[in-house]
Amino acid sequence: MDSLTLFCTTFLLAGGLYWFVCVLGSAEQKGKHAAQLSGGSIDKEKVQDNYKQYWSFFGRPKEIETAEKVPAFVDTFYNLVTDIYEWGWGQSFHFSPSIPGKSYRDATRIHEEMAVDLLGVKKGARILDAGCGVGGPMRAIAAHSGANVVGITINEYQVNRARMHNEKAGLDSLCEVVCGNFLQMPFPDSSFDGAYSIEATCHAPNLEEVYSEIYRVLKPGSLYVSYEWVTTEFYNPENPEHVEIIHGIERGDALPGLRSYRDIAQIAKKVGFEVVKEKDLAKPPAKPWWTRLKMGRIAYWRNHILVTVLTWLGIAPKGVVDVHEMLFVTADYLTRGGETGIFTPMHMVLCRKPEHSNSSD
Ligand SMILES: C=C(CC[C@@H](C)[C@H]1CC[C@H]2C3=CC[C@H]4[C@H](C)[C@@H](O)CC[C@]4(C)[C@H]3CC[C@]12C)C(C)C
Ligand SMILES: C[S@@+](CC[C@H](N)C(=O)[O-])C[C@H]1O[C@@H](n2cnc3c(N)ncnc32)[C@H](O)[C@@H]1O
Repeated sequence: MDSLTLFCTTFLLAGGLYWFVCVLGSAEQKGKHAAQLSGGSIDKEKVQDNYKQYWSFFGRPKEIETAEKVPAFVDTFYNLVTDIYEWGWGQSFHFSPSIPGKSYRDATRIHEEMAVDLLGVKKGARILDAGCGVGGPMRAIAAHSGANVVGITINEYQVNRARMHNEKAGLDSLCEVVCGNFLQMPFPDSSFDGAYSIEATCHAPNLEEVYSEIYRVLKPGSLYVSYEWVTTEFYNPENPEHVEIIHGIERGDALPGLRSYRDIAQIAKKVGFEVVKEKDLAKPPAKPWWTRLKMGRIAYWRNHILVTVLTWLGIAPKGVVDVHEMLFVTADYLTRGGETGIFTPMHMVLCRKPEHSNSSD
């Protein structure tokens, strides 16, 4: 091979590799490249061990008896998955109905804006995002409404990512991020004009606890909206296929047991809320939320190769391959949950804290 051919071949191979890793391998909303995948706040050498601990805890979600350990394992889960989520999905860690003619990014933003529109808050209001992730929804909501959003997440790595994104987007004057547990929030009573949670309270071992905390920090008369992960009326606990799908979703998403859609309004009322509206946003005429997961299958294979090579080269920590594989399998369970109609990630409940609460509240 003469030197020109060697030069051209090397150039093409390097260019191809760069394209495969850096261009193809990053999320729609660029923020992460494959070469930057980490285990969040976990030391590189400890990622694999943490994955094993996670798996032995959440492997049998229905048998979790030590509810007080759940937030710590949810924290571990988000150390393990946050980079992969950002890389392969974007900065909003939730689903949304597909909208014909609109990109996934637009459909995601519309789903987020709907939450704050339901709250009916004005510019300058102070609202809470319970379980804010890296802040995709928070930024869309602050930009759309002009409200000041305070987000809380149990995961410190997400706090740092969210603050970095807020600054980069020029929204840090409207968006604040706090590290903490939404079951015991570091906020005074009656300090928010509204609150929302998007696909986050499903991680709480006891929904009543998180709803009462949100109730406590809301001003009387203000609204709370939540998009809940639940089993639907089509779920039959006697059907082994249904049970397998739901367990698959719980294991791969750090859920201490999915609730039934029937429980949500009941629990909201129990803590003192008035339920203003309740609706499964996945129901027709909404288009399927799971098509994005299905369409991504080829990309998942590419990602699998990338993650394997990067781990082998010592760039990504050992354990990232296992985490990626777990997500790959989970994507399939989620798709089956959507296709069978037994599961929805967007059971919406809109609640009001009454102006005058009962003395028993
Ligand atoms: C609300 C929660 C998270 C919901 C979704 C944001 C995530 C659920 C499953 C995740 C993914 C599955 C497959 C991954 C794929 C194998 C990888 O190559 C790229 C990232 C995925 C697409 C990843 C992205 C985020 C999810 C869709 C839960 C946790 C309550
Ligand atoms: C699936 S993510 C959704 C994030 C965000 N709502 C979004 O849509 O992008 C769930 C979020 O809930 C947070 N979370 C789970 N349990 C929590 C807890 N006990 N206290 C605070 N945050 C929690 C996680 O850290 C994560 O940020």
